Amino acid sequence: MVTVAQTGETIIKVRDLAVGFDDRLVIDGLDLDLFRGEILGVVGGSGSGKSVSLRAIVGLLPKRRGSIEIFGVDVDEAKEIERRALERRWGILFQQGALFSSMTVQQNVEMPLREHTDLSPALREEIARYKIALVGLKPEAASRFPSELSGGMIKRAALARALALDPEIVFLDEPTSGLDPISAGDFDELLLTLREALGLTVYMVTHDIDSLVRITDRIAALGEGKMLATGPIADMRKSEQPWIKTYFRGPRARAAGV
Ligand SMILES: Nc1ncnc2c1ncn2[C@@H]1O[C@H](COP(=O)(O)OP(=O)(O)OP(=O)(O)O)[C@@H](O)[C@H]1O
Repeated sequence: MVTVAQTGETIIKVRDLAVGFDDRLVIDGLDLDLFRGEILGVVGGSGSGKSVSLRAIVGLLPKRRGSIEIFGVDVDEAKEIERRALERRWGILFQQGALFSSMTVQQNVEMPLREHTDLSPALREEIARYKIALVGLKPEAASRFPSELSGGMIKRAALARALALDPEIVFLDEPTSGLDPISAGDFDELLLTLREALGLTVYMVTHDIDSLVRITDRIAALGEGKMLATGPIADMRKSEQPWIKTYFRGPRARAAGV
């Protein structure tokens, strides 16, 4: 369990969030806080709405009800220009990496810089090269296409792109899924290093219990469209909520040393 000197500053505050499709609410009354500097692990059964709530928080899905405050700004009240400024303060790593397959790693990492800044091509190139190195990829990886990379390299390249604009928060949707345990462990180490070096706050949706144990400060467990519980892993172990109990006291949790 990693401890971090938290400032206690809440940088994301979600209250009574409801998100749905057609006549069905997937999220119905979700409360969630993200504190500056922490690594928050968001867990929940398959289909519990982890990805949907992440997408709603960053404005990629509309909400039916509730409020979302990011860096003290209520996103409903933010003007377009404020929203654009907010969006520059986070980076997202989607499930599967979601790199553009027709672009090289270098071009993928330059994408957010091209969209959000007026930097010269030379400067964009330099920043992208720095980000590629920051995530532990060799310089040669820059000219490769996603199809030429291993799963671990794709995740790193996608992380480099998420870091392109020097965000304060990174949202990660199952960053270690599909990686072998060693690559997953290396990726976790990278996140810890980056949190330390860059002061990042990390919102990480994951099923990977090893990752939860290794790097999260706090866990948020979703279920039934709501927050079932939040707290450090020790609190999860004590919970009598059936899903949390099965997840954190089951054989995989024991194997992970919970
Ligand atoms: N675009 C969509 N249209 C309709 N239903 C959707 C859509 N996106 C997600 N859902 C539904 O919302 C529910 C929650 O999906 P979500 O992807 O958030 O689950 P999750 O907790 O991330 O699951 P997993 O761990 O399996 O990735 C699921 O029942 C899913 O079918």
